Amino acid sequence: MSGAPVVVVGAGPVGLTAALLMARRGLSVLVLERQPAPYARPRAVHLDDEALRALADAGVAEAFLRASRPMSGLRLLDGRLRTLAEFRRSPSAGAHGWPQGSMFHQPDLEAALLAAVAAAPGIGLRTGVEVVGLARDGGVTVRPSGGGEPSDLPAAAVLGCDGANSTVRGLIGAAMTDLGRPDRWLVADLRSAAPLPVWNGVHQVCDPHRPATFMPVAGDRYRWEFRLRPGESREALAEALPALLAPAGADGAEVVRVAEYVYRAQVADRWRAGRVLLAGDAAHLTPPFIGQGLGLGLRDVHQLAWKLAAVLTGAADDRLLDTHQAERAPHARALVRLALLVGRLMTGGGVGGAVLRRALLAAVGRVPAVAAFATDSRTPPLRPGPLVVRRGRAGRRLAGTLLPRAPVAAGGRRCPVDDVLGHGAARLRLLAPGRVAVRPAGGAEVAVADVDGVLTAWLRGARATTVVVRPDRIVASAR
Ligand SMILES: O=C(O)CCc1cccc(O)c1
Repeated sequence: MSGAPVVVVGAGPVGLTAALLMARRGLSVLVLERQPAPYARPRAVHLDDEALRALADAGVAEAFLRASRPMSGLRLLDGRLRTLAEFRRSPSAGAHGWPQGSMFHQPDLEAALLAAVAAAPGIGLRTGVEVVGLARDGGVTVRPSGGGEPSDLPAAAVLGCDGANSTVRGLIGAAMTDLGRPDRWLVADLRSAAPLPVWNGVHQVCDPHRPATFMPVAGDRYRWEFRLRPGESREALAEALPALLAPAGADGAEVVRVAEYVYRAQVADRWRAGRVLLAGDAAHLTPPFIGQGLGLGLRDVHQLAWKLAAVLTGAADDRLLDTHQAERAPHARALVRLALLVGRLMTGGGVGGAVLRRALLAAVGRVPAVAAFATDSRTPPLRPGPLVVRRGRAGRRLAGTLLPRAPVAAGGRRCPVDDVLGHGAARLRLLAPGRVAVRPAGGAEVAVADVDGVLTAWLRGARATTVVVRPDRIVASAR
């Protein structure tokens, strides 16, 4: 490995998490951010417990949980705010020991990530620096501008985490492919000292005349979103806000921000050129209807950080990086399509739509990937490939899915199984009900007590006795 750092372009939550994950694996990292100061606008509001695994690996799960609020699920409502369907999330502990869904104020997460970055050895952060050019020459040379004295920066690799309007994406000649039509929405952030009379989850109003979303965020914060009609101006809708907020009892709340967003459903056609790679919104954009935008980006970098570390330390060759797009793009496309489906349930139907929607919901609920997401908040498994071997009955059930972050006891200490797995790959073997042997890569096998029986039930449910998990806790193979 050369002495050059990995350059992460973009200091949003995905870029900062990538930096922390790579620094934990011994890489030196330089984060370049075009904004001179943290961008204080809240965008993402929701994270599921699968994506939280990435923040945990980056060392910021505790800070995130302190600043966030468990949520209870997703409700589809009709135009009169009557419940059509409800998908419950456990606000206490799901399979990973955390609430299945959490709501948060994005600037709070960014503050936690920036504090962790400041405390981490091996990460530099330069703000007010825009990347204007990249040259690929064995490693990569990054041309910054706006950082005072312009000078080229050698990089071992570059990660474009620079958002929807990614410069890095343009510089590698990648383009976005549309999976659905863009839609204009008005987003209103509210604060209310007195709690508003709404359920502790996300509400999707399935009203073709005025599809809307509303939810409590964290603390005294709430968010409302309304689809703009063709030709309708943001100003006209903003003026109508008090009337639109009244049915849910929110018209007395303080509106602290109103912004127009175009919701896009897009995935990049190319995620990598040599050692320049895309992640997060630079690689995919999703409508927010299932709250998966940030989660997709965190999964990208959780899965990429160990691959990049393996390549840059010489443990693997560059072909490992081919698996980035091969694994992540189908997963991103599946979730973007699911978000589009919920969007269609919200906007389609017209008169008699509620009856149609109930029928459609029942039908789509029988699709396994939809049912797993709707009832258990699980995202689709990674597709088979060089790092996911779906062989045999157990392999077909478990490979590509996430290992539960089960509580175990080892040497009198109770901890999540992740703490025993270490940062590399590992093998888990069921010794007897309630007893599992864990062998971290390069380490000795240790027997742990599966204190709540979570691992035993998970393995037995798939008729598996042994699984190999990757450093990102995704099951590589099972038998
Ligand atoms: O599926 C879930 O549990 C979360 C759904 C969600 C979260 C945040 C925004 C949103 O529109 C939907």
